[in-house]
Amino acid sequence: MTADGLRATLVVHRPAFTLDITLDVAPGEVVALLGPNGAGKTTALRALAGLIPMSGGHISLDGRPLHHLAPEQRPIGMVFQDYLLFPHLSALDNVAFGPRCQGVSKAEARRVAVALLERVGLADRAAAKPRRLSGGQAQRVALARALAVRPRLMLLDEPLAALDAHTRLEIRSQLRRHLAGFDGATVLVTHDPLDAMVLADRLVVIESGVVVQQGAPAEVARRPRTGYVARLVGLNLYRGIGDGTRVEVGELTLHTSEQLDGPAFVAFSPAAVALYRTRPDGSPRNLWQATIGGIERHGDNVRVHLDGPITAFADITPAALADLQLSPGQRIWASVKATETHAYPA
Ligand SMILES: Nc1ncnc2c1ncn2[C@@H]1O[C@H](COP(=O)(O)OP(=O)(O)OP(=O)(O)O)[C@@H](O)[C@H]1O
Repeated sequence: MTADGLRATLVVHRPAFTLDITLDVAPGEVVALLGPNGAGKTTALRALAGLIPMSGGHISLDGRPLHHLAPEQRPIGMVFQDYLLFPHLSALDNVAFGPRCQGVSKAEARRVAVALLERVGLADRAAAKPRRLSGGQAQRVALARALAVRPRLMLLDEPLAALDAHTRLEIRSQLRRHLAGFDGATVLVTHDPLDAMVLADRLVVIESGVVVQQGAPAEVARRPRTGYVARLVGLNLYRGIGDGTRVEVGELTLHTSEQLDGPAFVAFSPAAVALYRTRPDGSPRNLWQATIGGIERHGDNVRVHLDGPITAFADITPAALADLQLSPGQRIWASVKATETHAYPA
């Protein structure tokens, strides 16, 4: 058996949608599938699990073809958002269920389940029924149950979505530890950029059924290539034509510190945008007039939506908002330093 992880091309045709992606995940690697609603993330996971038929493509796991196998024959562990623990079985029996189905003896399945519950810190809850477990505990039982079948591929669909913010923080770091100890391939679907950044070694971004960007989380965050990814990581993003240290974005010329010729992206943080009621003295090189499209709270700061030659977000402090006396519809000057921008090939 070659330990080469997951190699898949998934093709699924729906009446108004086609998924067509290639997904390779090395043993021990955690890949997060990210994408807007309806992008095809769940469809991809379900195709991998064999829960929906594929119109084309192939799936192999550690060198063995998988796509003709029934779901229960695939060496796959699944953790879904709503856990789907059997309500009438104890935590222990939920975890022992998979090994029993694989023909493992009752005593051995129990031994495996006890060890796994211990590993996720729930040895003392072994006898509890799911309704007596907290959301975080149920999530850990679901993980133990998925690991119990000794999978070579782990599929997690929004595993933390049902948890409150505090539990989520704790379970996220525990899940990271457990996934780090798992030597198979892992595919995780999430809406939450933080889950993706913390849990994944690599991000694969899907939009409208195709892969639009992939890479290490830091690389994707630094160099977004679509508007969705830019919003996800909280950057303003533009596509233009580079000419030395200038990038023409529509009618606006943005000055950057990097040299670039030809199709280019320019990205900058909303926090790098300064706002002025009147044209500032000593005019910064990237200066434009904008109209305020909206103002909203953003964490401890205020996010100002700017319309104009480019659409942008500016994050300012509540004190600055009071000083500037901003209101929607108002005309304003906006600037960003060349050194605060980041340009890269498009
Ligand atoms: N059973 C189905 N029959 C027909 N079309 C479907 C079915 N399930 C999903 N779709 C369509 O397939 C596309 C992808 O859906 P999918 O649930 O995979 O997206 P997603 O990225 O997981 O979205 P979300 O983040 O909202 O869960 C959507 O356009 C959806 O309407």
